[in-house]
Amino acid sequence: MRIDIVTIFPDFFGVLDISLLGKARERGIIELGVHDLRDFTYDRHRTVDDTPYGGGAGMVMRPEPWGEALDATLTPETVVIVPTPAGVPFTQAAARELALEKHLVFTCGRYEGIDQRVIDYAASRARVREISLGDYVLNGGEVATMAMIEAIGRLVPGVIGNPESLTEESHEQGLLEYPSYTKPSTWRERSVPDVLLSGNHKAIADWRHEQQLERTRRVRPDLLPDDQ
Ligand SMILES: Nc1cc(-c2cccs2)n[nH]1
Repeated sequence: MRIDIVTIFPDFFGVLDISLLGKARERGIIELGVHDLRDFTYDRHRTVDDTPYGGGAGMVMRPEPWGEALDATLTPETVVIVPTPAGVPFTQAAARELALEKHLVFTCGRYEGIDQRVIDYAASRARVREISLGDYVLNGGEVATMAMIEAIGRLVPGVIGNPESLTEESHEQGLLEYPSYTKPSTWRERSVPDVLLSGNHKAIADWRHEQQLERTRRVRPDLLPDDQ
């Protein structure tokens, strides 16, 4: 998979050189390109935004630099991901789908937004997904992009050593994860549930599933199908 990011804060993504994704990049599983939107401007001040037509507070990102940035990155296989509070909520299912794509381009805009014609133009050349990280407002798309790259990147085949560990995570089967414990068996007068020390694998699996259901009912009843 190749990932390109267009942003006015390219240094923000330096952290992607380390950790899990750093290793995936070393192994050639994921290629990453970070592009400074200002490199696609030609005026002395490298201007990327301007006042909104129709008035109103804030600034809107100009279409010209974005058009050139898209020209430099888009391919027919690209999925353009536009982080925005006005997008479809990001989910584990979306991360799974996007992890199978060949090329993702993340367009990091300011909250006041990117000129709508850029999104419309991108949609004439590639698949575009306007995605929200949640119902709250960030100052720019960079934090949302970082979160999505982590959620997607870890699902790209070959990135995680033991793919089995992915199947029992929260939201993988639509449920929250069960509680986890490790040594010591008693800590500050709190002991690990006996079933986990029993060696009875079926009893352990049943207990963990029940814990998932109980936790999901308590914390995220909205995730439960009607019959659960
Ligand atoms: N979920 C979400 C995305 C955002 C963005 C703000 C600016 C660009 S993207 N805020 N909240």
